[in-house]
Amino acid sequence: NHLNIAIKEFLISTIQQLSFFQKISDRFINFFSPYVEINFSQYEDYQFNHAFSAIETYLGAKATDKAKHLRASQVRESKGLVLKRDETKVRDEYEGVNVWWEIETDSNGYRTFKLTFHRRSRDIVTDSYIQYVVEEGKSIEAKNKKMKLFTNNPSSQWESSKASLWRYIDFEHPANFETLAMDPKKKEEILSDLVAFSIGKEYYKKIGKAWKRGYLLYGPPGTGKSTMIAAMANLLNYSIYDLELTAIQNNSELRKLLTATSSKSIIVIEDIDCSLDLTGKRKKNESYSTSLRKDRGKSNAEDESFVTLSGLLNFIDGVWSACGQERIIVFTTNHLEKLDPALIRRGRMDMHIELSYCTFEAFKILAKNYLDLDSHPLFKKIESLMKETKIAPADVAENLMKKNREIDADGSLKDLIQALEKRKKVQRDQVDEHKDKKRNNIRNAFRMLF
Ligand SMILES: Nc1ncnc2c1ncn2[C@@H]1O[C@H](COP(=O)(O)OP(=O)(O)OP(=O)(O)O)[C@@H](O)[C@H]1O
Ligand SMILES: [Mg+2]
Repeated sequence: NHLNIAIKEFLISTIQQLSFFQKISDRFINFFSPYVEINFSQYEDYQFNHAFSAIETYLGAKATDKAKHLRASQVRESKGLVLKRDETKVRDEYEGVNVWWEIETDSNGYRTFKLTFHRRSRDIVTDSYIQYVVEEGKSIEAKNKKMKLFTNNPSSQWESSKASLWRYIDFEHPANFETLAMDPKKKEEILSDLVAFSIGKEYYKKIGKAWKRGYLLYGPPGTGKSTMIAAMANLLNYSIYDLELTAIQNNSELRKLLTATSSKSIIVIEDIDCSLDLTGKRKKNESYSTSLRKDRGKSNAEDESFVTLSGLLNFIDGVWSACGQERIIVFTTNHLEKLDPALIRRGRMDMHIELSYCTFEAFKILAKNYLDLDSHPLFKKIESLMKETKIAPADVAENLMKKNREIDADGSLKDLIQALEKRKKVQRDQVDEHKDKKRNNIRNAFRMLF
């Protein structure tokens, strides 16, 4: 066996130097040699060959210095993957079969991987080894992929260059599910849904459904909707496309943007109730949010916007389902009741996730994150206050943030209690005011009647 390889290598090195004999040498070897060769070129029929890049990643990962460590750990786990690298060839071993990889560059600069193995291992190589390499390479690619945050450019700027539909920056947000303050049971449910989706390729194929999933996040400001989206991206290693509907003119631009997204991505439309005139029920001058944070001047843009609910729905059901795979779409809103039922119908938005005011359970997660506390004498008081007061996790977090260099748990918790008590009073006054108003209205109505 070793002799065979040596002879073959000798033949290759001597004969290939004479490029005139190149063709003849291939035939010569193929005729006499017990070895089989498979080529993977960089381009197939003028299209980039994705298997090529996966193979390159796989071999690259094995051939770097890290491979030493990798090799050791692979052996320990007895997966039987041992790889040696000399100058031109990479030897790989898979289930006891030896294979050799070589790279060749043609005169145009296009590269080809040549895989050589013994005839008797043909089945194992073609049936499982190649698939293994490609999948391994793809998963390394996915792990190394830098996440990006895309935002759409205003369509008026699209003319200038083809690539400027979306612009992006590297996405580096520290949010994760562990630090997200919410009901642990609900969190678990969302997590397992996401994971099931991300590994569900075969399942979606089997049930004949496009490999996509929609989430609707709703709840008051500062309850963690945007944070959860970042946590989803970090969990799955997906990029985010933050779609600003008010920057586009019509449904066809919407289609262009969505078809230009890549797979393994989360497409986000924030504040869906403000971005579109979704219901048609809302009066033009109605102010739908008093909070300054929400006032993003959308009411004007909305009037000229020709992106319609039906356009969006058609897209989600139609073209969208047919093009690309492995995408998540997330809508967020502060006002679930304002959304058209057509938009939130099950099947379109697979999962509705409510992010609510801070509960004591959620508070405990924040206390752990911010103060490193599992329990504290003041927790009891906070628990009872939280039951009667609406406070967003963002506001709780603000009180728990350290104000100096040191973490001051007592001080922070006292600040929080103060904030809760203040809120409690305001909220009680609001309720009273509301009741007064109601009473007055009834009184006035009676006066008019009699
Ligand atoms: N559930 C939560 N767990 C942990 N931190 C939270 C949570 N909710 C809010 N926060 C903190 O508050 C900040 C604001 O939250 P976020 O932007 O996610 O709120 P939102 O629900 O998207 O609000 P809006 O409706 O105004 O967009 C975050 O940076 C985060 O630090
Ligand atoms: Mg948000």
